[in-house]
Amino acid sequence: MAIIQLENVQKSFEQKPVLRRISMDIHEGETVALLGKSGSGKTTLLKHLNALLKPDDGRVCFQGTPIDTLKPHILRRQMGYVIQDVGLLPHLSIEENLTMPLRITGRSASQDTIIELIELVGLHEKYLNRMPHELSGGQQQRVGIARALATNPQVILMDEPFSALDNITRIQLQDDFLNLKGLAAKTIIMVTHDVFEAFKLADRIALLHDGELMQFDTPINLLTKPASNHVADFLKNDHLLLKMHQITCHQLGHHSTKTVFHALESDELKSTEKLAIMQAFLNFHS
Ligand SMILES: Nc1ncnc2c1ncn2[C@@H]1O[C@H](COP(=O)(O)OP(=O)(O)OP(=O)(O)O)[C@@H](O)[C@H]1O
Repeated sequence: MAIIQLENVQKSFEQKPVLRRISMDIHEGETVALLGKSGSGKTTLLKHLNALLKPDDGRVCFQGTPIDTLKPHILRRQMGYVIQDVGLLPHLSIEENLTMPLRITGRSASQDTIIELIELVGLHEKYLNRMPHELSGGQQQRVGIARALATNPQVILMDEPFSALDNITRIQLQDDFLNLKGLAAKTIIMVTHDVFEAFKLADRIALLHDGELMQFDTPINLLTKPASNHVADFLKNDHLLLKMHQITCHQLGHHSTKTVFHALESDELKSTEKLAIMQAFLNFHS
């Protein structure tokens, strides 16, 4: 069953349609990227999922229940929210920042719980006593993710979580993101305008254009079976690299879910293996 369902969701601001009859089923445990250019409606759509915004028409259901019938605090306990600029309270220590959502929701905030939480995002407990400004941007964003995980929600909503980071930190956090213990088995819905980020992290991508859902599909289907010329055009410039990214080592005989993209970057493989992967890639496309 879908954990989140959107049925004909429509929203206008000042008579300008921003979401045009969006219907989507989001499955439990999948990572979905909301992808599109600036102003396409990604954040507006994300905010409908946890009732920060209400549709003018249509409805959003969480586990089969229309969310307008759920109490906002009950819904939000099930949906962690990670924002671009992290939003840590600057005058509170990392520990206090993490304790806050637990206290608000009446959960225990023991030292053990907090240590477990920070370890879920790959940070050492020594950071708990520090102030936010004493952490790097990447570390702060990890704390932002830990804070979203504090109430043990089923769903994590992320609005451009990595876009404020420098290139190297962003790529490192994206790579780690795939393996963070705290995010395993969560349903994640992430806004991004970065095509590579969407292809790297998402199981399915919802491509939005001017408030319209152009296609909601797996990365490989977006590339090989675009629903329209618009989808094909959107991905045209990055097409070759994206395809390379999508052919998994598994398809190429490596029993790993690592992508070719990663494999070619990796130090674990010998150059002859990298050549074999490149050859397989070329054969796949010839
Ligand atoms: N509260 C609001 N009042 C009026 N217009 C709004 C409001 N929020 C968003 N909009 C408009 O709705 C459209 C979609 O905005 P939204 O933030 O959802 O786009 P986005 O795809 O997330 O863009 P970006 O990548 O730039 O954040 C834009 O034209 C924006 O100006």
